[in-house]
Amino acid sequence: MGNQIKSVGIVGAGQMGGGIAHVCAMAGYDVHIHDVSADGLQSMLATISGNLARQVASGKTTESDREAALARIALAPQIEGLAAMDLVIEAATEDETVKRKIYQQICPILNPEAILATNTSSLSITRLASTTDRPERFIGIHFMNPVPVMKLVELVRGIATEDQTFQSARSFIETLDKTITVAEDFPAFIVNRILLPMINEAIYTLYEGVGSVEAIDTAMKLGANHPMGPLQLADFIGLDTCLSIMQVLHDGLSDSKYRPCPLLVKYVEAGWLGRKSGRGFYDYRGDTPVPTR
Ligand SMILES: CC(=O)CC(=O)SCCNC(=O)CCNC(=O)[C@H](O)C(C)(C)COP(=O)(O)OP(=O)(O)OC[C@H]1O[C@@H](n2cnc3c(N)ncnc32)[C@H](O)[C@@H]1OP(=O)(O)O
Ligand SMILES: NC(=O)C1=CN([C@@H]2O[C@H](COP(=O)(O)OP(=O)(O)OC[C@H]3O[C@@H](n4cnc5c(N)ncnc54)[C@H](OP(=O)(O)O)[C@@H]3O)[C@@H](O)[C@H]2O)C=CC1
Repeated sequence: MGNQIKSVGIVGAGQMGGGIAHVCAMAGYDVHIHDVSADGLQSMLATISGNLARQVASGKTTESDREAALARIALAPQIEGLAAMDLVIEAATEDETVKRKIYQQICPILNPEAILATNTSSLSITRLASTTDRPERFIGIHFMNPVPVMKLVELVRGIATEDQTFQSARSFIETLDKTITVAEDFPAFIVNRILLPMINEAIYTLYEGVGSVEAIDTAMKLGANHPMGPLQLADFIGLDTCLSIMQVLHDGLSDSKYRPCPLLVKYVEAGWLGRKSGRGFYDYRGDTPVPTR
């Protein structure tokens, strides 16, 4: 167990919140997870159960460990259900207004010593911390998607983050068997500073008609050995999240090279957010994904 951390609260039961709950429960932590949507909480639990079953089938874990992990996850339809947690990881929508509201709700009910972390992909840790009652116990713990598979966690301190918070977060992540990279608090940190402009460029490549969805993804899978094509990966991350990250890079670094592709904006405006909404650069509503361009 990490330094004094025995229980983990998670806000946001989307793909990241669910993945974080999965790995924390498998590492032996008591996990309480809150989301605004009760249906979202239930479907997250079903997803974790299915992912754990796949891990049992492939011999990565046992059925009794799977059952024990599931029993450690408590659903909290009200945010008050997270009040006693030692560490709370906010993994809600990549929108600063949404995150600030969550901190306003949760800070008054948390123990003063509890650590508050964000899984933000891009937003300033220092600025988010300043909206809480505990900037010294606030930190960025940035997991990668899919959390149960990806080895990396970026650890990002804000200007006020205390050493003790940093060390506790570091020990906690090590218990999850993840590798830590420390990033400075700059827009989108390290992974997304490099990855998202590549994805945005793939969308420009599509927008300008250089290649079709299939051609671009095949080119990068077979020509650069990427496990997923960039448009497939954009759909996997979520096009709303990709757009938010590009906007943070564009605004935060004031450089036109980060201008979000208008086609990305259009897809998000259409509600075509990728896999999670059933349609993005591919249509996922049938048996196999079909390119939408
Ligand atoms: C936006 C941000 O802020 C930061 C980010 O996260 S950026 C995104 C970073 N992530 C990536 O770049 C992912 C790139 N893609 C990949 O690495 C791979 O395509 C992948 C790991 C997702 C799937 O790999 P694959 O070989 O095509 O598929 P598959 O063989 O089905 O899966 C491999 C393993 O991953 C597991 N897996 C796949 N998707 C999963 C998911 N969504 N959740 C949990 N486990 C998953 C499978 O169960 C399988 O596990 P076993 O070996 O135990 O059977
Ligand atoms: N997708 C990715 O690849 C990665 C994402 N991240 C970051 O993780 C965070 C979550 O992303 P991701 O899981 O993909 O997003 P999702 O859209 O899958 O999930 C976000 C969840 O947060 C919920 N939510 C929204 N507002 C609130 C609220 N006020 N209180 C509680 N829950 C709320 C949403 O509910 P509803 O749907 O009802 O609005 C949804 O269930 C973001 O900050 C993102 O940048 C980090 C690494 C990788």
